[in-house]
Parts: sequence; structure tokens; C-alpha cells
Amino acid sequence: MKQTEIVIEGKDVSIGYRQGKQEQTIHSRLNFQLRQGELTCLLGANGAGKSTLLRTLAAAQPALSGHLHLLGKPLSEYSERERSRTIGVVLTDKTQAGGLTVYELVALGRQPHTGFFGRLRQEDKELVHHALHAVGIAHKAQCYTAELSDGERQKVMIAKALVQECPLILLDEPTAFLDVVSRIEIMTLLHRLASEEKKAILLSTHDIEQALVLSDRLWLLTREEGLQCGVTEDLILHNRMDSLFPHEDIRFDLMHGIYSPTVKGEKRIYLKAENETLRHWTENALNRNGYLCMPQTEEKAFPALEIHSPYDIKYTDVNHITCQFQSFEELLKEIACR
Ligand SMILES: Nc1ncnc2c1ncn2[C@@H]1O[C@H](COP(=O)(O)OP(=O)(O)OP(=O)(O)O)[C@@H](O)[C@H]1O
Repeated sequence: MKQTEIVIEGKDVSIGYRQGKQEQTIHSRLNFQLRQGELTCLLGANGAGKSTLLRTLAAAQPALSGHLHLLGKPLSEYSERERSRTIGVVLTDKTQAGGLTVYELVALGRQPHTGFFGRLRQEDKELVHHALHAVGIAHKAQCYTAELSDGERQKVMIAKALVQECPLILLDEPTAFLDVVSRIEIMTLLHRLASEEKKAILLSTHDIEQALVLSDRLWLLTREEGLQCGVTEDLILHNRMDSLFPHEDIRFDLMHGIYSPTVKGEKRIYLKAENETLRHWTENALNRNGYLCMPQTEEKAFPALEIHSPYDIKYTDVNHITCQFQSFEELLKEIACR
């Protein structure tokens, strides 16, 4: 990974809320950097403080203390106009601009450059067209935004942030409420925009599966450990994902990059599988049915299962009696009685 320009940097930043003289600190002494050309996903449990952090980076609320620099200059010294040329913000709440066409809404993103009543110059129009194509929504340019699906509306809001021509884009849960195809499309799009358009993109998400695949870096935010930042695979392989949801009934499955319920099987079984895929899904079925899988040994203290294909499953009990099954349905019916 090339070392690129730091777009935003925080040193010892505290975030939270002030009401009169009352201060509620959500996190203190956070340290982080976002770099040009990288997609970063901010992950954390409900209430961990993701939106609070995003709003602080967007200057929608002040940091309680610490140093926050945007392109080398303190964020607090930016005027509103300068900020809107530097930070594009995409929130989840449904846009109120249902009466505008997609083209008109995206063109509004040029306001920081043209002024409120500013006419679009040829180059502005070209940028709007470029952004509509970049997010794959150009065919809907003349539709009203009220007529779009949630995923299409998200793409429009991303296009609007793109025409702002900001080096930094912040998105709060851009894939919330989207189906799996739209989630993958949006995440792939954001990854492409980060790398091709050299943006620094930070998004919060609960969509961990996609984040682990497409995010260059992760920011893991927890009440217990604050903010842990790093390249996705470094954090995964240093077992940092376990700290994200410190709950005894939940474990992070390192091999498959998913969170699963902790296995509480009281029954033991030896498992021998032809390959890793068969092993994974056989363990899945056995765990769900109260079995803990043991590595094969010479000792025969527990029943044994040997799987060569989903149609070729051999079960041997502790008395060496063998049964052959041709599906998981048959197998599970049998072991449920044991
Ligand atoms: N306006 C506010 N005033 C005071 N406290 C607030 C305010 N908004 C949020 N909080 C508190 O800040 C904490 C973090 O909330 P935040 O919305 O940042 O979490 P989050 O990680 O985005 O959660 P979620 O995943 O549920 O959206 C919560 O305890 C919440 O109650």
C-alpha cells in the first residue's frame, strides 16, 4: 500500500456532547488518520459512538478536546463554505428533495462552487454527468428522487457528494436497509471511487461481511478499547475483531470472517471431512444440534462422522456400528434421537 496524503488526522480527540456546562464524553483520546485513496469502514456495536465520531469529523458538532486537522489545518478554522468544498457528507435519513429530479439534486452538490443561485457552467454540467455515470444512475437522471428505490437514492446522494469534489467523504450507514445486491454495489462503488478518484472515504456500517472484503482499513470503535485502526487483515489476524462485541455468546469466526453464536455443544463427535467446505457446513449442522466437533484420534471415546460429499455421510457410534446417510436431513434425524 502506497503512503498517500493524510486528509484528516486526529490526535487525542475527545468526542461527546455539551449541554450548558454539562459535558458527556463518549470517547476520549482518540487517535486516527484517513488517507487519500483509501476506503475505511467504521465498525462498532449500537451506541458505540460511530455517528458521534462521524458528526465530529464533519464539524457538525465540535470535538470536546484534542487536535483535529483537515489537510493540515485545524478543522475549527474552516469556514462553512471551505468545509463544504472539502467534506462531502452522506447521511441515511431520506432526502426531503423528492420534488427534484435526480439530475437537479446531484447538481445541488455544485453549490459550494457556484453559490446558491449560481448557474451551472459547462464544466459543472460535465461533472454532474460524470458523477451520474460513476455511480451507475445516469439512466434515471430525469426521474424524480421520490420515485427511486432506497439503493438508487443512496447512489444519488453519493453522486451529489462526488460533484462537491471533496477530498473527504463521510457516510453514515450508507448500506442500511439495502438488499445484499445493493449493499455489495454500494460498497464496491465506494471502494472504486476511493481508489480511482483518490478520495478518502470513511463510512460507518453494521455490514461487517462487506466491510471485511472491501475496506482498505478498519476503525473498530468500542466503549472498552476506544478506537483501534489498521489495515483490515492486520486487525483480523491480530484477533481484534473479538473485541468488537465482547459477549460470551458471540465469537468471531476467523476463517470465514463472520460472527457466530458460541458453540455450547454438550455432546462430542469426531469429524473427518473431505475438504474445508464440507467441514465448515457439517460443523455448522452439528453445532446447531448440540455437538462439539473433535479432531480425529485413535481413541474411540465418541461417535465419529466421516463426510465425503453431501450424499455420502458415514456415522459410526461408540459400539462401532455404522450407518450411511445420503443427506443432512437423514443424518440429523438420526442423531437427534441419540
Ligand atoms: N444528541 C445527543 N446528546 C447526548 N447524547 C447523545 C446524543 N446523541 C447520541 N448520544 C449518545 O451517544 C452515544 C453514542 O451514540 P451514537 O449515535 O454515536 O452511536 P452509534 O455507534 O452511531 O450507534 P448506532 O449503531 O446505534 O447508530 C449513545 O450513548 C447515545 O445515547
